[in-house]
Amino acid sequence: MSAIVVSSPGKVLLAGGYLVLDPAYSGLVVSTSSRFYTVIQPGSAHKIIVRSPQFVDATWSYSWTIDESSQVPTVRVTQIENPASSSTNKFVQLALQKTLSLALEVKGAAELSQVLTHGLDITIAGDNDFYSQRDQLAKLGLPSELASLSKIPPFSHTGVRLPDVSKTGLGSSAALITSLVTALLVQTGIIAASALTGQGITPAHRFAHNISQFIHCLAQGKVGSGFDVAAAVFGSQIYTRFNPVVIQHLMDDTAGPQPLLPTLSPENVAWDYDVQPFKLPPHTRILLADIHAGSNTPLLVGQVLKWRQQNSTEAHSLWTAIDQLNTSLGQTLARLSELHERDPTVYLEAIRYISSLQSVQWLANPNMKEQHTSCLEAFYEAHLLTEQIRAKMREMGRLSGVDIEPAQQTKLLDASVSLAGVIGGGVPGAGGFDAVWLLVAEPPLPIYGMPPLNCVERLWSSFTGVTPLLSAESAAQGACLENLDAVPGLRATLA
Ligand SMILES: Nc1ncnc2c1ncn2[C@@H]1O[C@H](COP(=O)(O)OP(=O)(O)O)[C@@H](O)[C@H]1O
Ligand SMILES: C[C@@](O)(CCOP(=O)(O)OP(=O)(O)O)CC(=O)O
Repeated sequence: MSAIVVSSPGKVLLAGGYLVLDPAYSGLVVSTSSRFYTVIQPGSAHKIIVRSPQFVDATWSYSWTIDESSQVPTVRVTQIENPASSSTNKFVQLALQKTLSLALEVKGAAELSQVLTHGLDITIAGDNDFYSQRDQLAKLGLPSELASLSKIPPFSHTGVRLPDVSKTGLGSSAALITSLVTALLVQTGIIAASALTGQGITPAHRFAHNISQFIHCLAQGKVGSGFDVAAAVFGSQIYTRFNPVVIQHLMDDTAGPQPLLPTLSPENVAWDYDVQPFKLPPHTRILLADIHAGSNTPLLVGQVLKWRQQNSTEAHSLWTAIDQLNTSLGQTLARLSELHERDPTVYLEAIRYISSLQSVQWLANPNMKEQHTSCLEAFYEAHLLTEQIRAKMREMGRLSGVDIEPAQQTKLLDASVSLAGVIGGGVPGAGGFDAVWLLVAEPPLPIYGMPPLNCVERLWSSFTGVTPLLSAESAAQGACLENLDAVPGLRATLA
C-alpha cells in the first residue's frame, strides 16, 4: 500500500487580533506556503510509531486497545516505554486517541482493527519556516536573507528537543494536528482521499476541521478563537469563530467517555464558525519577519481581555472602530483582485508603478493616467488602512498596558512601510515581540529599480535579530493530499 501524505499550511492573522476571540468580529487570515506534512505508511503489527525526524529524542511508540468497559467504547492509546527515548507528546497522543475513537464509532471495531492490523508508521515534518533558522544561518556563515534560507535543506534538523525549539509563530501545533488528524481520517476511511484534492470546502474539510479544532483545544487545555486550525484546514479566509459551547462537554475527560460523532460530525449545526473567501491581490506578496524574541500569547490575551471587561464602554468603541478598519481592509484587498480580473494589463502597469515609488507618491503624479486611478487609489487605501489599524492596535496596547506593537517593532515597521513598493504592514495576531508582516508589490521582472522585496531585505539586515521567512501565501489553500515524491526532501525524512 502506498503512503498517505496530507499537508496543512501555517497561518498569519493580518488583522483581527483579540477581536476574533469574540464571534461578533472577524479576522483576516492568510495561510502560508509553509506547511506541516504527515506521512502514514504501514508499520509493524499493532504498533503505532510516530517520528519527528527534525528533533532530538522525538520517536514515540504506542499500542492501542479497544476499551469496551464503559457504555461508549473508545480506543485507548498507550505509550510504549522506550529505553532510548524518554519524551512524551501530548498533542500527538491525543490526536491518535481521539481520531481512532471517532473511527471506532464510524467504522466499527472490525474495520478499524483491519486498518490497524499492520500497524502505522507515521512521520511528521514541518517546513523550515516554522522554526527559527537564525542559528543555522549563523553556522553556515550566511546573511539573513531569503536566498540564504533557500540554501538550507528542506525539513532541516533543528538540533534540539521539541520543547527547546525557537518557533516563528506560524502555528506549528495547529498545522501539525490538522495534517496528522486529516491523514488519519483518510487512513481509516472516514473521509475519502479524493475530497482533499480539489479547491473548495467539502464536508470532508468540515469534518477534519471539527475534530482538529477539538483535539487542538484539548491539547492546549483552552479554547482560543481557533483561527489557526481554520487556516490549516480551509486556507486564507475571513474567519468568524465558533461558539465554544459546542465542545465544552468533550473538554472534560473526567466525565467518562462520551461519543464524539454527534458533536464532531460536519452535519452538527452547532458548529457556527464562518469562513468567507479571502486572498491577497495578484502580484503582491506577504513577507514575514522572525524577530526571534517571542511573546507569551495567553498572557497578552489575559491582560487585554481583563481591560476590555473592566472598561466596557471605551473598549466597545475601540473594538468597533478597529473592526470597521479591518473590514475595510478586507474589502479593499478584494477590490484589488477584482480590478486585476477586470483588466490585468492596467493592474500590472499600476503595480509596476507603485513598485518604484513610496506610498506617499502613489497619487501625487499629476500625469497619472485615468485608467490607473482606481488601482492606485485602492493600493493607497490599503496602505492608509493598515496604518490606521496599527495606530488603533497601539492604542489598545497603551490602554490595556500590553506591548502589542513594541517600540522596536514600530521602528522596523515605520522604516519598512515607507520603502518604495511596500503597501502596508503590522504586527500579526496578538502582536508583541515575535513577528511583523508586510504586504509588498511583486510585479514580474524586469522592473525599473530594485524589486521592493530586495529593498526590504536590505533594510531588515540593518536591524539586529530580524530574519525574513520564506513563506508566501499558500497557493494550495488549506489541507490537501500530497504525492510523496512531489514534495522536495520529504521522502528523505522517512525512516
Ligand atoms: N514537528 C513536530 N512534531 C511533533 N510534535 C510537534 C511538532 N511541532 C510541534 N509539535 C507539538 O506542538 C506542541 C507545541 O504547541 P504550542 O506551544 O501550542 O505551539 P504553537 O505556538 O506553535 O502552536 C509541542 O509540544 C508538540 O507537542
Ligand atoms: C490574540 C488572538 O486573537 C490571536 C493570537 O494570534 P497569534 O498568531 O499571535 O497566536 P499564537 O500562535 O497562539 O501566538 C488569540 C486567538 O485568536 O486565539
